[in-house]
Amino acid sequence: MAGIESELRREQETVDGLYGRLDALRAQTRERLADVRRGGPSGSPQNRSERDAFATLYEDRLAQLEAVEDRLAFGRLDLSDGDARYIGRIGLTDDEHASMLTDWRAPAAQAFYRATAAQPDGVVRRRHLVTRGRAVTGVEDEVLDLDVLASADGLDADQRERLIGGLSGEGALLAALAAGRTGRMGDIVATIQAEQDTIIRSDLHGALVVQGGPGTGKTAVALHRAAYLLYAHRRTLERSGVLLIGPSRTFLRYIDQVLPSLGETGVVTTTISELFPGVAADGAEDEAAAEIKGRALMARVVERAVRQRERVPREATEVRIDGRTVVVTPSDVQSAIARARRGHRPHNQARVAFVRDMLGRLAAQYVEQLGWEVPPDERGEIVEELRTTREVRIALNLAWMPLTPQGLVTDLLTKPARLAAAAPELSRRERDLLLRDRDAPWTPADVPLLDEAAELLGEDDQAARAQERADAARRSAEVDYARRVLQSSGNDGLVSAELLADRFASSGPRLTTAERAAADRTWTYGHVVVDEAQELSAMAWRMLVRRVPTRSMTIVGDVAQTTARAGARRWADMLDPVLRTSWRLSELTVNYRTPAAVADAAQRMARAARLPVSTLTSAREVPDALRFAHVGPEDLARVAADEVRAALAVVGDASGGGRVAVLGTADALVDVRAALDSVGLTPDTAEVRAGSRAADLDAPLSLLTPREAKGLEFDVVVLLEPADVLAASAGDLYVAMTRPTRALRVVHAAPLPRGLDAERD
Ligand SMILES: Nc1ncnc2c1ncn2[C@@H]1O[C@H](COP(=O)(O)OP(=O)(O)OP(=O)(O)O)[C@@H](O)[C@H]1O
Repeated sequence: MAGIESELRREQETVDGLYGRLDALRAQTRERLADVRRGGPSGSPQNRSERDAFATLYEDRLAQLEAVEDRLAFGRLDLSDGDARYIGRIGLTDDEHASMLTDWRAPAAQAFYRATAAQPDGVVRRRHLVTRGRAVTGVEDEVLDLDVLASADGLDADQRERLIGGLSGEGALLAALAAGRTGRMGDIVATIQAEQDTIIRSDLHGALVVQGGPGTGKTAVALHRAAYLLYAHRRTLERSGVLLIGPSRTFLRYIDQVLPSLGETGVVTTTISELFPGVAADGAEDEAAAEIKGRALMARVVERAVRQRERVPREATEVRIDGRTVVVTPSDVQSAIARARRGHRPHNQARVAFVRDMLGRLAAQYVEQLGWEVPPDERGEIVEELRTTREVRIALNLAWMPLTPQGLVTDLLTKPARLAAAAPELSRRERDLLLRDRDAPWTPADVPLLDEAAELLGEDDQAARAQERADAARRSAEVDYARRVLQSSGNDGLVSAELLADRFASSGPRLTTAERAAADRTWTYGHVVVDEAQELSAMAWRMLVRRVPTRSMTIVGDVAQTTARAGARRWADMLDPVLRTSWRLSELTVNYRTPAAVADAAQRMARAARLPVSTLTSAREVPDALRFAHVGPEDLARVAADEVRAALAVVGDASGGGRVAVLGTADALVDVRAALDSVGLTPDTAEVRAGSRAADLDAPLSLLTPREAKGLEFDVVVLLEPADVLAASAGDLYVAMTRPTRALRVVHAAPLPRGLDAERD
């Protein structure tokens, strides 16, 4: 006993030292920030933008140092050479640059996650530090090399027995898994498991697909991998940025604390619906229409729609200018179109060549009528006059219209004749499903169509290209300058010269890489992470891949949980067309979320429904995790409300954790909401603010459809009428059943779906 206490005391001293260092760094950064701010708004514009850039730098650093407060240090490795290495959220060094704390992402920390007794990797003992606030409340040891440990100096018999007795490394993991849920995802940095670590540290290059059943940590792994890549490849990624795509805003809110707690704030997180700058795609859509819009074939449809706006008129158009007549003939237009297309440039850019060509032809007609030789500068004036003549402009526009993506897609989806011409592969019924009103809002499935159109249309970029050349020259001078500033200010290493130059250069509101990337459709990211990737359509994949020409991606998902009709049933079907052979597959096989009995039942149901389920073993059993209540239809809502009340009474814990969800079809939820009202659990009381459709993650109770609950988790789930959920989609039921961390309560009047029917009380 005394041994443990003195051990804890020793660890406390070390941890105190680490927090002391953290506090000192915070104070130092605050001081530097204050210094910079004291400079005030005076000085040359150059000085001001430098000051702003450094202020941002210190603000970011301070935010990072603040974010790592909780469990700053969580591990210790005792090495065979007698050294001890502490593992934590960030790296810390003392004044002499000696390492005090090793960043969990550093190569030197890898053994913390990977070493085993069979392959100790130079590690004698792995220790998990259990902390509350800044206090060390426990340690949990795994001895990996008994021989070395037994012969180690300074261990008395007591200590040896205690260490050897504490062989299990599962305590910290199981404690993390059993903790009450707060409605926000937490990081798993202290308990990453070896199969997860291998994925997190996998090579940056190419696309890595992580397939895993529900609760295997795919989201957690994807986020930790983003943090790892930003650490290991900071130079490559800090300027190009990392993009994370999630299935919904609610989901993004659910995970939004994880990366900051890992010291990373620069990742652009968004959904497919928000990926086209300037378009808020919040319109609701029929699933069948969304499925059609998601088909790969729509790329050809959009391409045809563009081509059909480059067209030869049936008749010639005569235009009178200064008493002379020029004629826009079908044959001239035809050959000008053919020549303009030869350059293989986007529509709006190729249009410049088309117009130039046509004006040349018309000018030639005009000159011929003059009957004398015209000097080149006068010829230019003639071309200019033709260009500004209204009738000429109309005739040329009719042949080759400048287009915006929004205009093109709106026309395609609102004009039956245009859609029929562009999409002959679709049946009449399918086309009718796509047609909508001109003023209907954009839907998520429209976004990839807009992006496809934008790609084919391009911008009229003559001015833009000249600007680009000028910018490139200025840029290299700026980077040189930033490098010199960094060296002379002693901040070398804190940030790259390129990034600092970006910040110097940005005038007006200072934009981070993430902000600039999010506002620019043509931005190409250094890495893209996609969560719930099984839901993306073929068209969405085309859009995403455009944003990462290197194909450096982390794609996580579960093809058994697919609910979107346009989503993936097999990874190869979806990914081969866009990634060819440049993707590799990893699998996660351990379910950390759901109690074994619940996970097993969900798997049986999914197999019976012929979903492509992955093999899954569950990390823990929880007593009484699965119960069924078979009731009459009139009692369904009331019994569900009783279950909710019982669940709320048991889940709350002292830390504010504990979340309950009612999952079912939208209709079933309406009834339950009324029943909850009648037993005093009204949505508006302080005790229970039942989640709205936009899922109030902080509410102790949420009422959601399975799709809204996708990717989320709750302590207890009350599942209403599984047969109705199954009727919508087996993937929906599989998702719904695998949300709880402690218990699933199934309330049903109809017979249970296959796979569950043997379970009923
Ligand atoms: N190594 C780990 N240590 C502690 N907790 C873990 C670990 N791995 C996963 N978890 C926890 O398990 C739960 C499920 O993880 P996560 O949400 O990442 O799974 P998922 O595979 O994305 O699930 P789904 O497919 O259902 O969305 C989370 O609470 C997560 O924190």
